[in-house]
Amino acid sequence: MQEICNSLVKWLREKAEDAGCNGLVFGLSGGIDSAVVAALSKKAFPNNSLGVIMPCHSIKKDEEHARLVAKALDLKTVKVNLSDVFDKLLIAVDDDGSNDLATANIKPRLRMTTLYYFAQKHKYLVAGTGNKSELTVGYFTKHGDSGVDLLPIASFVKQEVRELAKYLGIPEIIINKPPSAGLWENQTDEEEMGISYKELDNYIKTGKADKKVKEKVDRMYKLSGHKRRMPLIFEYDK
Ligand SMILES: Nc1ncnc2c1ncn2[C@@H]1O[C@H](COP(=O)(O)OP(=O)(O)OC[C@H]2O[C@@H]([n+]3cccc(C(=O)O)c3)[C@H](O)[C@@H]2O)[C@@H](O)[C@H]1O
Ligand SMILES: Nc1ncnc2c1ncn2[C@@H]1O[C@H](COP(=O)(O)OP(=O)(O)OP(=O)(O)O)[C@@H](O)[C@H]1O
Repeated sequence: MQEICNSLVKWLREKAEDAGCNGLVFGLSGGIDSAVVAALSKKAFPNNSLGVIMPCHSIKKDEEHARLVAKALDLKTVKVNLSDVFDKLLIAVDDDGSNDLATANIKPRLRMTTLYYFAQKHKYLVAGTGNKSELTVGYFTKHGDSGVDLLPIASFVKQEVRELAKYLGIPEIIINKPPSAGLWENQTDEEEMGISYKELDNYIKTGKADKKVKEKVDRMYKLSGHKRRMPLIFEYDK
């Protein structure tokens, strides 16, 4: 674990240096993925790591957990409350509430905009928190939480992220809570995806799973391919 963390820290420093940047900024949600990214960032850039806490009609517990992580890591944070901006945007687009996902996906896209403000201001890169399990099935918002400069934990499935979290001293309460995108009340990743992380991780790591799980993951992987690629480009040949 020590070797993996050392390589990750080295990689973060190299990538920031290549980009002419001094540090990293990331959304600190109170969940395990951003806690691990925060811990790695703090190791790579002890004085240039910024966790942004961005409630957007979020439950109070999330912020409490984000602050718990920040305290454990002695991490600098800033809070930007996006609830009013979100409400105003819904009015501006005249949201009729007919498509819950279209509405909910505004939240990660507002967070992405906020992170790029701080990135440019401080000459930091935006670190994403996506892991291999989520990326495989497309469980992220296009140009929202996936709108980032680098993805340090994208090679690790959720279970491996848990192991990294234990090694990095992330508080137990964060490691053990059910993963949630927090886009609506009582949302959990596993319920929305319709598969457990255990099944998903096992399939990714071994290629083995129940027929139903295999079919489901394969379908989700295929359907979400556009999220892992550059936008479609019209090739014009003169
Ligand atoms: N074939 C295609 N080629 C090119 N573009 C295509 C496309 N199909 C759809 N699109 C575009 O993609 C859009 C749909 O994608 P997207 O906007 O992402 O929307 P969608 O995948 O429907 O929703 C995002 C999912 O990720 C979950 N999520 C979000 C944020 C964080 C986390 C987390 O746990 O970390 C999870 C969320 O709960 C939801 O299930 C369409 O509106 C369209 O613009
Ligand atoms: N309230 C929030 N404040 C700051 N950043 C947030 C917030 N909610 C989400 N994010 C950012 O968006 C990323 C995607 O988080 P989300 O809560 O949707 O699920 P996740 O992939 O399980 O991540 P995590 O385990 O870090 O919560 C987070 O890791 C974080 O960087």
